[in-house]
Amino acid sequence: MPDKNMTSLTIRRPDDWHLHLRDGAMLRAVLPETSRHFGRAIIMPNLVPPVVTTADAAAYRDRIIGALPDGADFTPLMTLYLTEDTDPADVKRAYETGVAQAVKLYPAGATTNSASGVRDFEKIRPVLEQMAEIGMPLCVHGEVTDNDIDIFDREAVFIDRILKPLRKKVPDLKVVMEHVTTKDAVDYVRDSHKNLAATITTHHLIINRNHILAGGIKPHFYCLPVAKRELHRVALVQAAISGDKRFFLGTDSAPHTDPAKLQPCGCAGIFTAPNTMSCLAEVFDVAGKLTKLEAFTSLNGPAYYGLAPNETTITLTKGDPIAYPAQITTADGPVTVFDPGFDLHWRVET
Ligand SMILES: NC(=O)N[C@@H](CC(=O)O)C(=O)O
Ligand SMILES: [Zn+2]
Ligand SMILES: [Zn+2]
Repeated sequence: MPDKNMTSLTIRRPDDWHLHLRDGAMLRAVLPETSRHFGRAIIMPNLVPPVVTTADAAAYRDRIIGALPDGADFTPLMTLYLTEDTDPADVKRAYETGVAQAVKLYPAGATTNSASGVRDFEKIRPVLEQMAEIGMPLCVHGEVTDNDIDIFDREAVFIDRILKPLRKKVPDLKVVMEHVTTKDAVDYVRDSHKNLAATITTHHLIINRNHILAGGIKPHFYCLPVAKRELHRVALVQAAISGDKRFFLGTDSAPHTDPAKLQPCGCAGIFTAPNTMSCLAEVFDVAGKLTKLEAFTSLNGPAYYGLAPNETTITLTKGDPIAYPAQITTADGPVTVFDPGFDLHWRVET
């Protein structure tokens, strides 16, 4: 039941443990939408070309810091894009010099700009063993890419075919299953004893596959992994509001211009950075679990990554429905902001 009495909530400044900032004009346009509310974010490396080496990550980090608005209180946490040729020594260097906090595993062909990802998982064993030794987390896009596997089953099949054997071979590897979309993934994380956590996006707490396909196709609800049945969405909400330390926010805010999304073969990705905190507060409020919002957005993520929570706070207040732009403009074209389909009553005070 909604907590009708609660109209103000102060929490530690949140972090986003899965974010796409892109580069150039797009980076400059979308970065302020995140730095306004978030203290840190794990920055995804799927640029073209990808962010593979320590040097690539350091250069990208400099470009992000250079694009920050004046006075912003935001730290990008960088990731390396894992390829079959990634050098374990370079990964170690990135972690130990503080240039990168994690490595990102894309199965080749699974999602946007994943062509340089992994085909043969045996080839990355030495890197994973090195990471296990130094305690560096592996962020995983958990979907198989086989044409004969139904797209709605690709996450569950990935867990059985790839993730379970991989974690058995390298049990000390710290893994984050990114943007989980299924009850199967939630159960798998809950059943694990250590070294496994999951990020959950804002949009997967709100939409199911009907939102994409019923009553006309909605490209702005299309992302990967694709939203599943309602029972899976409910399992994700239960995990997010539970306070369980193994689940935390990774928005997967993934901007694409409208022309790139609205075409016969449209891009996957939902842009949620501008209204994510308001959407989440609404979801937690409706569930009567506002008191668990801070764990999900601000405490569980840093704890898993071995970092302290942010020192500063943000305050959300409840009132009349808030206004937010339907799109933001970028020099590359307009980018549509996620529309949850209901009013948002929680405003982040600035
Ligand atoms: N989530 C998405 O649908 N798209 C992401 C890639 C990803 O996170 O898989 C993107 O980079 O656009
Ligand atoms: Zn992904
Ligand atoms: Zn992503």
